[in-house]
Amino acid sequence: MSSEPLLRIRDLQVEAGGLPRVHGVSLDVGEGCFHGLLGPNGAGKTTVLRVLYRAARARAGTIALAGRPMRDWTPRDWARATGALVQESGLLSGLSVRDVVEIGLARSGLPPEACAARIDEALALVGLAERQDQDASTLSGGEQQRTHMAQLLARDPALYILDEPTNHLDLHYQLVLLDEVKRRGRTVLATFHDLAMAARYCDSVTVMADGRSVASGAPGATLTPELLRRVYSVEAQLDGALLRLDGPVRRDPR
Ligand SMILES: Nc1ncnc2c1ncn2[C@@H]1O[C@H](COP(=O)(O)OP(=O)(O)OP(=O)(O)O)[C@@H](O)[C@H]1O
Repeated sequence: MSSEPLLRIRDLQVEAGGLPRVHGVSLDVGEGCFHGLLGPNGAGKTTVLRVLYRAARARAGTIALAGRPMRDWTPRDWARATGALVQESGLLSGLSVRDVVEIGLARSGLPPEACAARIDEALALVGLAERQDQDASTLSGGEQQRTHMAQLLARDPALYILDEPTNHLDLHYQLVLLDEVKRRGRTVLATFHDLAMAARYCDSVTVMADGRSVASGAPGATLTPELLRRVYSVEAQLDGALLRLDGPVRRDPR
């Protein structure tokens, strides 16, 4: 692992809907590391990721990938080096499952046989090889998520940006797909609500609340009962990748 992180974010500030939503977040993700971006609803996790996949612009701060500031990357090169699994991505009606996966390789420069092999492998990984000709818009929510994941796995970018990757997935595919991402040893920045899954996969985490980073480090050392009470308002304890949930912290009625 090199000493220079693959992804470096410094003092990131982002506005959304005309208001500041991210107020100076910094984090590093080392090459080959799986980093979790955690925090309760509305903490600003997706807003950070949206800047990384160029759906939003930073108001201030710096982002560097492989030591190069984001502003120095052409959009095309940035899109080649990164790949995002986003929430509410939807699928275009009229495209087959295979088409969706293939579109991800459109500008890869790979020869057709290599593209076909990658698509076959990705479809097999997500369990949709036999349904590759089905109209993608007719898939269930979990099957659509698996199709998007297949597109990403076929592309296999240097940086995976995953917004709630376990969304809609049954337990089997949560494990199969994240095991595969982990096995590849790629650099990952992923949001999770499931803290047990975060503890299972993440080498390190950043916990956000109200648009700020409030803690970071190894999952076991970071997700302490005190932090879970303060940030998530739950009485809970993480033991390895097991989360014992005792209940919500009682809040006074307003
Ligand atoms: N376009 C927008 N217009 C108004 N408010 C927005 C907009 N985008 C984000 N916000 C607000 O910014 C805050 C952070 O949103 P964000 O989606 O980043 O949170 P999150 O941590 O990903 O939450 P969740 O876990 O619920 O997905 C929220 O309060 C959200 O309502």
